[in-house]
Amino acid sequence: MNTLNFGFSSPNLKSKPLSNPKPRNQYHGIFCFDSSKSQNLEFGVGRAKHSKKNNIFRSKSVVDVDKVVESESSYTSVNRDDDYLYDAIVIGSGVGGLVAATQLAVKGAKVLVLEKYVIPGGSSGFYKRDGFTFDVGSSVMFGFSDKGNLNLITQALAAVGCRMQVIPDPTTVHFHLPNGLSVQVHREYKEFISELISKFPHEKEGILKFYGVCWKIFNALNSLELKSLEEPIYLFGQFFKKPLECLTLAYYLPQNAGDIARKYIKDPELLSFIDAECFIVSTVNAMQTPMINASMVLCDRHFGGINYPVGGVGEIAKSLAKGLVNKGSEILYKANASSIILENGKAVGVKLSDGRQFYAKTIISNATRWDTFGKLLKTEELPEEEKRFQKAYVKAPSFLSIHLGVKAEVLPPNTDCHHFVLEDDWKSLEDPYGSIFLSIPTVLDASLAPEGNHILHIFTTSSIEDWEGLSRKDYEAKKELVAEKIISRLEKQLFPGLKSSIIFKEVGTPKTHRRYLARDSGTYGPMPRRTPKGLLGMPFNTTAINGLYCVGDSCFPGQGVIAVSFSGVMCAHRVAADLGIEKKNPVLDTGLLQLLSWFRSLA
Ligand SMILES: NC(=O)c1ccc[n+]([C@@H]2O[C@H](COP(=O)([O-])OP(=O)(O)OC[C@H]3O[C@@H](n4cnc5c(N)ncnc54)[C@H](O)[C@@H]3O)[C@@H](O)[C@H]2O)c1
Ligand SMILES: CC(C)=CCC/C(C)=C/C=C/C(C)=C/C=C/C(C)=C/C=C/C=C(C)/C=C/C=C(C)/C=C/C=C(\C)CCC=C(C)C
Repeated sequence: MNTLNFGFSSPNLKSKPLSNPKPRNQYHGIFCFDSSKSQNLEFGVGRAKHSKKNNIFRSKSVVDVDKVVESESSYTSVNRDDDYLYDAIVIGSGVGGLVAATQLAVKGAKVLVLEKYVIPGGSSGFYKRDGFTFDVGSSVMFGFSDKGNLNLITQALAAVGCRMQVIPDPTTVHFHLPNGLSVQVHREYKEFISELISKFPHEKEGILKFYGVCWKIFNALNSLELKSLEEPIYLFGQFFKKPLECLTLAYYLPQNAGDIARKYIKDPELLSFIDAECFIVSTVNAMQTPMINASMVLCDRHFGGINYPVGGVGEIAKSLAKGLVNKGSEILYKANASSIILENGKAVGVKLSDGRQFYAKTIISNATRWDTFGKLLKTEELPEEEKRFQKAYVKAPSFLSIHLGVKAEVLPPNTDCHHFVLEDDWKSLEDPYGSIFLSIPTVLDASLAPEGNHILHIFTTSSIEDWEGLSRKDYEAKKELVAEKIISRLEKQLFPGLKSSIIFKEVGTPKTHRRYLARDSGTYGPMPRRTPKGLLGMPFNTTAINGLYCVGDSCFPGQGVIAVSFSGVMCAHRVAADLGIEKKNPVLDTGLLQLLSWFRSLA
């Protein structure tokens, strides 16, 4: 088991224990240091003034997420001419929102996170049933190692004084593919490449060249300090310090993995394998997967490796939320944002469905762009930039998820943690219910299930249209039927006796994901409508609305916990510059933002 250790550069941040820790709520495998008292010494810039007089909203946040208590708030007064209490309000506490919030908080901003649900994390949350702790979404964690510049989850936690124990996963994923093709993606790059070459010896050169380009891009990314690509002082500084690396990234920015693969590889089955490699992280084939994103995941799994947090993925969001509060900011649960308040065209506040209103200098939405511009903003006309985004990207389908508790004996010895199953026909890769994702996190962390049991988290793509217009009875019956088919496929392909070993089962549909994650149609994220120009068309964090920013998987660079962490870092940097906390140059800002908008129009 690995423990990530972070050294603190400032003596002020050194080992202050959590104030008044309660053993019942101890964070399993996580350590956070309360540095709120020392933060002003280090980050004492740009804070909003807080006097009783100018309090717009007073709130007491409760972060005891194990007990799940909602925050209490009491409305005092709204004096719109006074200073704002908050520098930023973040709508949503997905990892994207939490990273943006914590990054701002450590820079000295006062942030309020509004979360609709009762715990933080969104798709990276958790739920507990009958002694099992289930991850809501993905269990494959990139960016969670202790080396390089791309360990963004590790860095986000470290920024708020948290470190987590992680368990290295020896195999990122075990592919079970048509024609009996079985490939294990070993943590060690050499082992993985030898295995792949042993299956396609005639393509040895092509394999080495394709993955070689991935490494070139990954190494360029890993050499940069990652901040907002919408902030010119930083961006030009990086070009000055690392010209070759930046030019490499600029060159590959508009390219897709499928085109690069086809330059070097001819075997159709190997190209289909590359499609599957891309599909598991982008829900589209390689021809539609940006090369930078493909390189990021195809290499990080070997560079830093995939590491699972002790106690489950939900612990990441819990620690970020705790770190946020330790830094003097706030999080409010059961706070369902119904609209973004505009004043003279500027975003200045958020109204909740229960009528409460909160005001801040800037508003950041972690809801998807479809939800932000389709529901939260009540403007008549969709801004041009958003029209362009919606023309280039559609909502990826949602998914059907099955959480199972099973008897441990059903798994053969040395079963891998993550599996991807596509039995007969490569053409079914992207079809609804065509391929199956399976994670068994208890292979790595047995504490997530009662003794003698394992968790199987199974998911497959599915569209909301498939589940609408059904009576409750028909809906329940359809859930049973579809789940039964998926489980039978896994029983046949991987685990004989699976059905009779089940002791707990819960099935979620796209409607479940829409309801609990507040994502339009339960979408998994954006998906290019046709072949994209790599990442060129993806919007960053600023929007056409003054004072409004977006963060999360419908922003650059897209889906993935590490991707939304980067989105959070970029967003916090741009917002901090606009708040006057970070350096900014208004003339260069206007020039760069116009240039980027023009680039996007080419995509
Ligand atoms: N099965 C999976 O593996 C799976 C599924 C979906 C998404 N994902 C991944 O999850 C990540 C998404 O992260 P993210 O940060 O973009 O978002 P997220 O969807 O995880 O979190 C958004 C949060 O905002 C909250 N929210 C939305 N609308 C709100 C409103 N009106 N008022 C208050 N709160 C509101 C939601 O409750 C949620 O907690 C991506 O990595 C994506 O690829 C994984
Ligand atoms: C600005 C301009 C125009 C130019 C300039 C140039 C430059 C400098 C550039 C730069 C760039 C950059 C920095 C970029 C960056 C990027 C990044 C970081 C990216 C990232 C990405 C990531 C990703 C995409 C990830 C993803 C992941 C995912 C999604 C995952 C998932 C998972 C799952 C689903 C699981 C599976 C399971 C099984 C199999 C079971």
